[in-house]
Amino acid sequence: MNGGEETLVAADAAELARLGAELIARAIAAAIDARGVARIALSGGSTPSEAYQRLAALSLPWAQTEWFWVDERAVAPDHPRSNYGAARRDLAAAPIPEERFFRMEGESPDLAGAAARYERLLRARFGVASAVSFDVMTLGIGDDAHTASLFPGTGAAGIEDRLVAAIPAQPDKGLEPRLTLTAPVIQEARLKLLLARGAGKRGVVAQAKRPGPADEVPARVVRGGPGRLVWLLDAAAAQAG
Ligand SMILES: O=C1O[C@H](COP(=O)(O)O)[C@@H](O)[C@H](O)[C@H]1O
Repeated sequence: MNGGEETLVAADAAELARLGAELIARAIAAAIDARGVARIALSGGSTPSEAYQRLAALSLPWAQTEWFWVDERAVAPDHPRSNYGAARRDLAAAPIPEERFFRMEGESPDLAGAAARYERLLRARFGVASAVSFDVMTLGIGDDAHTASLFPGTGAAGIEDRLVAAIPAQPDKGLEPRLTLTAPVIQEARLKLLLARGAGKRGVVAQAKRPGPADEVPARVVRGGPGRLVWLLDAAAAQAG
């Protein structure tokens, strides 16, 4: 069953951040009410940063939250390009206990091994007999229509036999190797919150909303599965092209 899909259009970047923080906070509170814990998976990139900062300023039962990552670059956690490092800085104001953060090991010389370890960690945290259903997952969309680290033309959007995958480098695009959650776990999230802003994202957002091969437009994977999907766009990204 599909949990439905809606598009929210924010007037500008500040409103997008405010709405993003509000939606994440509501999903956290609902999960804690229902299950005593909220499990959140975070994407990196520039778009969600302000929403994370605003979220961190809110008063929430932080000790009942657990934080995971949607994808990671093959860098150390203190590297400026680390998705983990960026989100930790954005969330710094929230009193989240250190042991509640579960990062991907982007610095590992064996990324396939790191992917397998992260998958085991997810299965252990969610319970081996349960589905890995994040309460809220933030997602972005790249100028090439990638989401998480599922890049077009690589077959990564079609991976279904693992929850976490190691993605090889793409030297022609200047991209280092990555770790990423795969389509099945993205689709399983209770709330998938896809944030996009700026006119540069207009075309890829429109493509992702149209059915078609996910290998060409990997962000199409967000539309499948049981979870609720919210496209949170600023006015520039939302405009019909
Ligand atoms: O490389 C990445 O890019 C996407 C989109 O980032 P943005 O800067 O355009 O917001 C992001 O969702 C992903 O987590 C990240 O690794």
